[in-house]
Amino acid sequence: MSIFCEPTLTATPLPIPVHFSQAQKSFCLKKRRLPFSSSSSSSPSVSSPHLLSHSLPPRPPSKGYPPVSRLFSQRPPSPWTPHSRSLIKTPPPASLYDPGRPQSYFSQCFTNLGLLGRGSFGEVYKVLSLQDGQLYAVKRTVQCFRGHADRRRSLREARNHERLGPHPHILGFQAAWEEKGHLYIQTELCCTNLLMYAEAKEPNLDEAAVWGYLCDLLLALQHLHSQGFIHLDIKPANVFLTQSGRLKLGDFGLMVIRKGEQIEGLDGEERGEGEEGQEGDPRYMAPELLRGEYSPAADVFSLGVSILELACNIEVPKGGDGWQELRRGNLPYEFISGLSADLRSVLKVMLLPDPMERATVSQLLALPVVRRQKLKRQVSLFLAESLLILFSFCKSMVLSGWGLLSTLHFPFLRTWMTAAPHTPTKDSWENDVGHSIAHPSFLHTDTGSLGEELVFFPNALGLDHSPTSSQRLQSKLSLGSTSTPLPKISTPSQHTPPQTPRFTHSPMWSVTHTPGSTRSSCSPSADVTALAHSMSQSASSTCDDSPSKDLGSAHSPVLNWVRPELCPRPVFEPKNLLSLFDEATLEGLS
Ligand SMILES: Nc1ncnc2c1ncn2[C@@H]1O[C@H](COP(=O)(O)OP(=O)(O)OP(=O)(O)O)[C@@H](O)[C@H]1O
Repeated sequence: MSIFCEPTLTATPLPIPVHFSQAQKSFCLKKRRLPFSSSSSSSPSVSSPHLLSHSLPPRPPSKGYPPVSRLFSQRPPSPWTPHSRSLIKTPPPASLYDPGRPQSYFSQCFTNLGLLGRGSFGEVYKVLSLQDGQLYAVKRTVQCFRGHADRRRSLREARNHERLGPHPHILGFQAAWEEKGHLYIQTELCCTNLLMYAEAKEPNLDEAAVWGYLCDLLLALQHLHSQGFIHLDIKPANVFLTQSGRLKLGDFGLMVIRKGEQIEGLDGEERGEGEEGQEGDPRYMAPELLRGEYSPAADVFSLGVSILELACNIEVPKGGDGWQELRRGNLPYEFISGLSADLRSVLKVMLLPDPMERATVSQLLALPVVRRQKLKRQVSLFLAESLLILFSFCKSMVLSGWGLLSTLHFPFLRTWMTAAPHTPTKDSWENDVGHSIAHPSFLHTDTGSLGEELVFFPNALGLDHSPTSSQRLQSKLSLGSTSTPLPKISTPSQHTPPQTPRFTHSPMWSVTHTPGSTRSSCSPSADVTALAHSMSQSASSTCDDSPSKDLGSAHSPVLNWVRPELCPRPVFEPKNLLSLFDEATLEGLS
């Protein structure tokens, strides 16, 4: 294909079609999820849970299932059924999960750390696995299955995800099971999704970051296509970020198998044969999908629209002239004029209307400019990930040293290391609950929810996630009730709730949240990113033709994220005077 010659790439003239001037009005700059100016203290910050639902993309109407009909008979609740090879092969030990107990598999095997977010059909929770002690995300379908077709479709998402196997740019699959009419999919835990991350970032163009996104997602698509799958729902909201800034493609709800592709162990039902295809988000949809033609080229088109959106910081239209023009291969010149010629050319070949002419993933990955950017990206990710490992190693060394010291019987050490007890104020507790109650997630949903198991996950608030804080929120808020959830009142024998909506304090990590400033910062990761940034700059300077290109800076999603497993939080339990007195007496005696 001639478009892949280097000279064409570097000097593509972009004509401005006259009729496009109208269509350009369909595109508009993105509204920021986060105001970055510290002066805007009155505007809601990212930490506000309300904002989350405000700026999520509109739900794609076509993805919906038919409304609940009275024609469906009430099915008896299904028992726990594993649906992934991993879980069938290695079921949980009997000591952990006892099917005879009234609690669900979910509550017996996991500690629910809170709601991460909600999609069209699923709620996603951050959980701690009691089996391996690792953190995961568990997505649970909100509605009970509405018939066999609905159930089959849901199960296909889980099984196809598992079939993809591990890949550095595909969201890691862990397990899937069904219980009481809901499907649960346990996956790797990420920091956030690319849409939310990009909206929270400062709006200036960071082309190096965009090249990084493109390279990661091309690699993800290469893997997916090589396995015979087509994703059909590529968009920034379905891409997740790890702490190091690595992108992982997720949400395989619409994924299909390429026509004629033979996949081992897959029958007609599992292939979805004879079922109506579902449409993805219209904003990213390739034009040929409207004609019912689907091929891997559709994913390339959707990736092209996603990259256009991220690079130009625009809201891509979901209909109208702008939508049509984009599907005719006319890119909004007003917005792309600021991009480099290389990026414009790559976008152009990704967004060609004819799927036969459109560049394939392998062709794109073979482009010299993409190869160069891929190398830089790999160096940058390697550095960021190595530094994160180093930090967590140092942290564990410090903690184990600290633990060792605390076992030594030196009274003076005990004095240093014991935190002063404090009695928190009452309003701090109410503040925390106030946040939670205000969150729309805690309002009633029409179907069963995790109810008692649910906690609000205050990561975006920079609030403390320590067990005490979590326990305070845990089980106090029920999704299954229309009444405003209320905090459980501590009995006098329990300790007084801790102070203030607390921010995290730890030897190595600090999360700050100042009113008015909407950024939280997690120091080590910020350091890691800064360091990776400067190192990648120097590492890549040899192959980089543009000094402004740097992959490190924009790639840290860590600013608004705290991973409790990486953030040790000493829990300072309030003590009563009597116990303090007892301790002092004991110390005196020893
Ligand atoms: N593995 C994960 N790690 C961290 N956050 C996640 C993970 N999976 C999902 N989330 C978050 O949970 C929220 C809802 O997830 P998701 O959009 O995948 O649900 P969904 O029902 O598939 O949505 P839709 O069908 O509308 O795409 C999002 O805010 C997303 O960022």
